[in-house]
Amino acid sequence: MRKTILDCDTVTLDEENGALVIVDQTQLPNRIEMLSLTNIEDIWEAIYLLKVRGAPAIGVSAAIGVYLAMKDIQTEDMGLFMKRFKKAKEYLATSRPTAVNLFWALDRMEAVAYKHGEGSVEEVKEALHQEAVRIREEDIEVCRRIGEHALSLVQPQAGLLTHCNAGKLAAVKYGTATAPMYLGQEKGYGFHIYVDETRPLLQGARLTAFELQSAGMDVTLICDNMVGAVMKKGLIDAVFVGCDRVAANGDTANKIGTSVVAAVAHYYGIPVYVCAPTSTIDMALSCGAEIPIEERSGDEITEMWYEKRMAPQGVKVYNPCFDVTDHELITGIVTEYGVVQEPYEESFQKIFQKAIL
Ligand SMILES: CSC[C@@H](O)[C@@H](O)C(=O)COP(=O)(O)O
Repeated sequence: MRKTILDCDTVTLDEENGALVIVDQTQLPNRIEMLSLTNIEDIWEAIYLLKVRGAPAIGVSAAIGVYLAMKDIQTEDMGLFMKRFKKAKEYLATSRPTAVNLFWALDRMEAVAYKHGEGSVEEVKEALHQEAVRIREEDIEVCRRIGEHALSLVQPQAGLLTHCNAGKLAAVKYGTATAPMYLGQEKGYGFHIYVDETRPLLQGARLTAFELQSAGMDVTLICDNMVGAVMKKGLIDAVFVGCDRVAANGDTANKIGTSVVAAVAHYYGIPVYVCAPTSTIDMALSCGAEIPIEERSGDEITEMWYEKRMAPQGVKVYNPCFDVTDHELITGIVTEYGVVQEPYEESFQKIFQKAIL
């Protein structure tokens, strides 16, 4: 049988060949091409170029990447090993700035390295290996739990809208915003799912519509500027989106355009749920204004996707990759520990407490 995108692991560790294996998302939906990356420069570039993208998948890739960078270092000198580790970690951390999962995963890897620092270099390598595998495995369970909590918020025949791709292609399995859709399907629900195309890189059209359609769901693709029209028509009962970083007050950075969707939904009284693994919550930042927002090349707007240039030569272009949705526009943040609502900072403290217990 022909391989579908659902049969492919978004991101995995090939133990035998010492490689990070990803689906090249820049080729979707036209071609399913797996990439096997063995060196840190290629892994950095795959993250930077969005061959692998989406906050959880970036975190998992970085964890595997830093392990692969260290696994063949031949030294008994722990000081030297840790120096090389720091260098690899810092390098991968420069690949993208907004998704906090990148830094969270690298910090977890570093903590493990230090924890085993009294042992041999080989022991540290094995601990890094185990931690990278654990980070990947945990993502499956975390997304599934997000899906269960999110599913309790909607009716079986609901009209749902999502923006960008917070799907299986952005994580290991289930995705975050799509987790209730996959779990609903397992239960025989008949959601009607509207997907924003998500300019400029079309993650909604190329990735979300592709994976949900491949799963046999009822998917309708719309241009970003049609959101108001479908909401006004009463087609949308709830919005589910993912996120790249949530500040302590609940302000949330996600793909550019999310704040517009949330503002229009607010106007029409439609609930907006942000699906966020706790790894995406950054308690060090008090509000959304402190979240670093990636700016990408203007070519993504003026030159990509069509044969011809799509704008006049020399025009000024502003291309922020993410925007911040103010917490007032968010009905609830769905974590693996449950649905969190205002006051966010207090509620986050409680779930982090739960996480420790
Ligand atoms: C579960 S993924 C959540 C977010 O990372 C996703 O919605 C998003 O904005 C991805 O942006 P991208 O630039 O494609 O990495």
